[in-house]
Amino acid sequence: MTMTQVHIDTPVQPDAPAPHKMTARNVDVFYGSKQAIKDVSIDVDMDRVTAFIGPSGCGKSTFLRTLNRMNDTVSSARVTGDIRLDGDDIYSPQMDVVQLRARVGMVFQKPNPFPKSIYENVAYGPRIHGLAAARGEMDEIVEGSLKRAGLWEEVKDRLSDSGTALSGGQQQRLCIARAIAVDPEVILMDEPCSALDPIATAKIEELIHELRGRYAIVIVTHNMQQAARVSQRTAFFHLGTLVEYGETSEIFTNPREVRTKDYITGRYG
Ligand SMILES: Nc1ncnc2c1ncn2[C@@H]1O[C@H](COP(=O)(O)OP(=O)(O)OP(=O)(O)O)[C@@H](O)[C@H]1O
Repeated sequence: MTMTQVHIDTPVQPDAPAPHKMTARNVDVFYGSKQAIKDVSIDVDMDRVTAFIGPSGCGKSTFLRTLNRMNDTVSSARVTGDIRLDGDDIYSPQMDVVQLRARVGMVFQKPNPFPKSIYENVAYGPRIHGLAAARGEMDEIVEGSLKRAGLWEEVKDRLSDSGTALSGGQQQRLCIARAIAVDPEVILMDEPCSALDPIATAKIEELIHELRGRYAIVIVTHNMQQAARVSQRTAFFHLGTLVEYGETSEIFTNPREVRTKDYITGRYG
């Protein structure tokens, strides 16, 4: 039998672009009659850390909170536009908000562990979502989450101590373990290091680095060095608008917009 050359018709695809985990289109947010976010459209990708930067009051936290409907908890807040997670409209009446917040977890500025044991802080979410059938399974989830949050070695011998007795940096890692425990797809971090000292901050930044790829991560930060260190994409907000969004290296070295350049060179903010 002679070998024939096989012609393959399918063109070779270049590496597929990163899938958009979340998309936001033409999003406006109002607090009463005051508009805090104006016509923002952005994509959040799975294998990237996205940083939101901009001067105080520009709407970074407000926009972040639209991504898992945390704004629902503010009675005056109203969100319009289209926000999707894996293509599903998160503001549709069919969306289960409890489920959404498990898929899109959040870590806040001030570490806020529950006044419960370290173990219970992590086990709480999996328990209400029915993720563990038996104690052994729960133990595995708790251990795995604490390991991924880089806290296991420090707490494994005192899981029944109160979460609030940990240091600030440990408490923040506990909050990250708590978010991870329900197996989220996206983690939103709202200035997660602003209450921490430089060593605790470095640990969280290292952790963000390790978690990248497993979760889509969005971080709000006032600290531009931090945005440059931890993110691959940066979005610059000003007065409720998204001025510029692109590769972090480009935003910091070659911004397209004058307002971005003025902000990153410290002219205002
Ligand atoms: N619950 C609220 N009720 C009314 N107005 C609000 C509320 N939360 C935020 N705002 C207003 O919305 C605008 C955007 O605030 P937001 O906190 O999102 O900005 P930010 O960029 O995250 O600021 P910072 O960096 O200071 O945290 C501000 O003018 C703020 O005063």
